[in-house]
Amino acid sequence: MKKIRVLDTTLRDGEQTPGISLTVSEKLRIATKIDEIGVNIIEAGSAITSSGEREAIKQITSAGLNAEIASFARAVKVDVDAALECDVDSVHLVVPTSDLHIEYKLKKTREEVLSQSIETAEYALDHDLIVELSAEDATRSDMDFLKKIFIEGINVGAQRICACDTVGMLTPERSYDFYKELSTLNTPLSVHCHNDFGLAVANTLGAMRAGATEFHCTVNGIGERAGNAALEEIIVSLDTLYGKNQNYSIEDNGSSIYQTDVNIQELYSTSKFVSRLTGVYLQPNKAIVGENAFAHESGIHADGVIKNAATYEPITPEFVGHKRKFIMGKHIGIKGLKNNLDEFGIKTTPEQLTEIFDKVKSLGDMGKCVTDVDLQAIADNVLELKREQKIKLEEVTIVSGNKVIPTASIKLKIDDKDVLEAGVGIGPVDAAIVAVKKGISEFADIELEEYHVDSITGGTDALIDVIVKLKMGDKLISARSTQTDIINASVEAYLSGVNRLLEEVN
Ligand SMILES: CC(=O)SCCNC(=O)CCNC(=O)[C@H](O)C(C)(C)COP(=O)(O)OP(=O)(O)OC[C@H]1O[C@@H](n2cnc3c(N)ncnc32)[C@H](O)[C@@H]1OP(=O)(O)O
Ligand SMILES: CC(=O)C(=O)O
Repeated sequence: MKKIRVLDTTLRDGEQTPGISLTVSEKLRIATKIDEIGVNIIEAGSAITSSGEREAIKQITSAGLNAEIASFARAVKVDVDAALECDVDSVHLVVPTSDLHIEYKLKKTREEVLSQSIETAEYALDHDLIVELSAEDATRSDMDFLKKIFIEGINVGAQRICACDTVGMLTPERSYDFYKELSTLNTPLSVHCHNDFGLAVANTLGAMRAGATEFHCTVNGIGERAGNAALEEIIVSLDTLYGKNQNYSIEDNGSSIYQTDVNIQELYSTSKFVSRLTGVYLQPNKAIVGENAFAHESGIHADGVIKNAATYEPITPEFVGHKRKFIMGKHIGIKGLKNNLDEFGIKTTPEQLTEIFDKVKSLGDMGKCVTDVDLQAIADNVLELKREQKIKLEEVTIVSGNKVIPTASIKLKIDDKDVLEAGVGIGPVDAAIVAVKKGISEFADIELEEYHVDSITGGTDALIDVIVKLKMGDKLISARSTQTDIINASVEAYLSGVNRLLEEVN
């Protein structure tokens, strides 16, 4: 079993994602979560960046976390001083090593860069910092010069070396050869890969096969441009694809020849947490943690999964804390449909099942996907069931504009009693949902997991399709409403989901 250390740079390289700027408390919350799942080193930021960044790093270093806390530093003393001010354990001391960077960016010679780097490394070591000496654009650097910088750094006491594939130029084969060469320096070796060609994870794995003992990554693969190597993808690949058992079967989860301290079952919740705090939503087909990673629509797949999940799932969703779903759309088969109806406790005759099946297929042909509430409404219709809705929307009024705080007042009929509530929010939709939540808070604790808006037609008079995913306890439901008014559509979608959730728990 080979021990691999994980340096998570969600709070440094991840925060360099265009559009992300985290507050001090958000950085602390992310650091705490990343620490909880067992990451060994947290690159908490770049202390020189700003006073807010230093405040965040200081709060992280004083939070009593288990992980080593690092700051990024350029090869200049002011950056090391800023890191020292934040009381970090280590610096990720970055030195550009390619001639391209040395000549055009730093406007220096190799010799100048070498002496500046070693002086800064010594300065950091003299101040009791652990030094991970890191070569920027290492993969486009002259190997002899790269090794020279590393050897001199090791000679003055740098504890670790790191080679960065800064613009994602490696292939898995080149990565193996490149890190193999650096592993001859017999010093703990880190790999830092970017995803410009979609190969960051593959290249990171290649490096570890070659002898790297630490990898840099970010949650969800966020980072500069196309991002960094994704924590969750590397962890699960190390565990599962490099498992001892060559004839992999679903029971083999956890039999890796590599060992990390990361708790695999927390990967999905960590991904959701980071996505929520950074505001970077994941593509649905993102490996391991995307919403479709364990979702099956096509009938042949759903049938296979129901019979034996390993047919179309390389790992179980529970392994990473995710959930399996069968999606209702154009490609469904009868067994997938029956599975979902069974889950909702809906019993049908074979004729009724066929009728529901045909209706879902024809909605699929019209380009629609069918939410949980849609499916239940179709089934109710076929089974001629009439359900009384516990909560009905009577009125919603919004005040919004460029000079007022968006405010909503709402009148609901709940079991024939009128309930009036008001709420304010970030925008008018938020205000309306805040008011609804207050109105139902006595008997329903609902979390809005997802909210999607689509405009079905082109202009400002478009039909608006709102799909929500709601959670109550461990029950999840999706619901939709299509109307010309975005507020009405949002409130109606929300209430139809809540009504169904309440029926399920009662
Ligand atoms: C590949 C990576 O992810 S690298 C990390 C990127 N992260 C960041 O840039 C952190 C956020 N950055 C910042 O807040 C600012 O850029 C600061 C505070 C670091 C510097 O700000 P400024 O002093 O205004 O400089 P500016 O950003 O315009 O230029 C960068 C300077 O650093 C120098 N530099 C860049 N990398 C290094 C390095 N590793 N070692 C030493 N000097 C470096 C550049 O040559 C340039 O120097 P110059 O002013 O003499 O031309
Ligand atoms: C240091 C760093 O983030 C890089 O070279 O990509």
